[in-house]
Amino acid sequence: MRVCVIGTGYVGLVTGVCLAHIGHQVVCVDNNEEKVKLMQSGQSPIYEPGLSELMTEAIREEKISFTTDLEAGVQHGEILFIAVGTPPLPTGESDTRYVEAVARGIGEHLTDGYKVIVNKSTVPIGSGDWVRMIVLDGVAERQKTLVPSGGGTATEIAVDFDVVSNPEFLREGSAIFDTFNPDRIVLGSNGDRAIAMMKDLYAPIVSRQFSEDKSGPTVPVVVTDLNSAEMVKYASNAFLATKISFINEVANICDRVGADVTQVAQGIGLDSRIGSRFLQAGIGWGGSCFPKDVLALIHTASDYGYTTDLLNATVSVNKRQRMIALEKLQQMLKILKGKTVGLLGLTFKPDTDDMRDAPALDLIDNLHRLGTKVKAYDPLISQSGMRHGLSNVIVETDPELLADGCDALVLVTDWKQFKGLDYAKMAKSMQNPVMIDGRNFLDRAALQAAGFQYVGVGR
Ligand SMILES: NC(=O)C1=CN([C@@H]2O[C@H](COP(=O)(O)OP(=O)(O)OC[C@H]3O[C@@H](n4cnc5c(N)ncnc54)[C@H](O)[C@@H]3O)[C@@H](O)[C@H]2O)C=CC1
Ligand SMILES: O=C(O)[C@H]1O[C@H](OP(=O)(O)OP(=O)(O)OC[C@H]2O[C@@H](n3ccc(=O)[nH]c3=O)[C@H](O)[C@@H]2O)[C@H](O)[C@@H](O)[C@@H]1O
Repeated sequence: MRVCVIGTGYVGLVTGVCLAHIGHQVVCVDNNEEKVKLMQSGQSPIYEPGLSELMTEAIREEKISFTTDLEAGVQHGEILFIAVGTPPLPTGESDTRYVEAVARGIGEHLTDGYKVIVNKSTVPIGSGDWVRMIVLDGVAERQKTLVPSGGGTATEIAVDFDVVSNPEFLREGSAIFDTFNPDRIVLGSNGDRAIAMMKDLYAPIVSRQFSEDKSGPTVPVVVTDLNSAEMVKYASNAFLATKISFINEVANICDRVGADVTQVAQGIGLDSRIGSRFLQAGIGWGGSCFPKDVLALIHTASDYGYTTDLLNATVSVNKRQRMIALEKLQQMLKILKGKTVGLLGLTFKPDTDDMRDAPALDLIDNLHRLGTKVKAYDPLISQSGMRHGLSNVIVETDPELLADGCDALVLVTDWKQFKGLDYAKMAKSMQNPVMIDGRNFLDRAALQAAGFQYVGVGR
């Protein structure tokens, strides 16, 4: 099928490349010229495991192309994906101006023939109908520009389209795997024709042709109305964030009563009603989605006069949790002024270069506020030259240089490389070999044998 994906960030580029890989003809549109030039030269502007390889293959097979020309994209696609960002406004509300600009642009360029406009961006509930309205506004704008040469009124532009909400559930760092191995595909629309086209589009994924387990059961396709599909997205992220805040609260109680949250998580996770995933206690959740999506749902509820007691607690537990590493440093070092702390990891989770709302950024701010010198090492950020939000942080190029002279290390991101470091050598070069393991990721006994005082979260 002919597909256009508008917005080539973590979601749009992965979606475009994966759809090209399963055989569709994809045009990706982005209004960032620099990004488009980079992609046209075969390079991915973001790091995501496996993405570059699939992108190179799709370009070679002429299944994908990149452009800044929205009109060309709209003309090409039978299915048009909107995958631009919806960042939070200071009020917590989702900023939908990029979605609006794209929807209007689509309207200004819609041609004859039926099209499906798909909202893949995470958008406030009710956005499906709103996008339809904005697209029609775009069509009306174009209509105004049409003046027949002989005067009179121009023929009415005829457009035929449906809007579908197709929320995305991929995780950064495993986005390609998640796209080919989804737990479900959610399609919200008021039009049967649009749903049928979306089912055709995803058929190779639904039948597990590209899954790791090709003999697994077909992927469930959940068909809903527009509002419910949009709500599924927010409710999923809010539930997962709540699950993490829950285990973090349990971890804080464990710390006080002398239990080990990693053992507790194993004990409760084996109950199939609870499930073992997303029970990893630590320094709190971050990233570009959980924080903004939970706040956006709280904001939507408040528009209706509803107070979200549980979600408010999810957020406040996380706010406190983001201070946990600092509290533990204070317990171990007492005075932080004049001390040097090294951070192992900066990104909000491993296998991504994404620093949006990363817990490391809060920790850095608080350490600076208390007069501490901050050094850091991150497998991707150290090499990339990206220093946004990292002024006054000494970014080292290897973990041993990081440890040298530090009063404590904090493991901020659970990069798997951090399991195999030469901790004995690192401990020897430190002023004070303290390890705050913010992700309960390292082996306490091994660290102690290497000479560290080891402090986990809730254990
Ligand atoms: N990052 C993630 O893991 C996930 C994100 N989402 C949602 O997907 C949406 C996109 O998120 P990301 O990919 O992270 O965003 P991003 O910020 O990485 O990418 C957005 C892209 O849209 C482009 N763009 C902005 N305005 C444009 C316009 N008028 N025309 C063409 N391109 C335009 C930007 O240049 C950028 O390349 C958001 O709503 C997000 O909540 C959903 C699931 C996962
Ligand atoms: O809407 C989105 O953008 C995406 O948000 C999350 O994906 P992502 O933010 O990429 O990463 P996660 O693996 O969910 O981790 C989010 C945060 O929670 C933390 N986390 C995760 C799991 C856990 O057990 N404990 C924990 O503290 C991570 O360290 C990270 O800071 C969801 O998992 C995806 O399904 C969703 O599509």
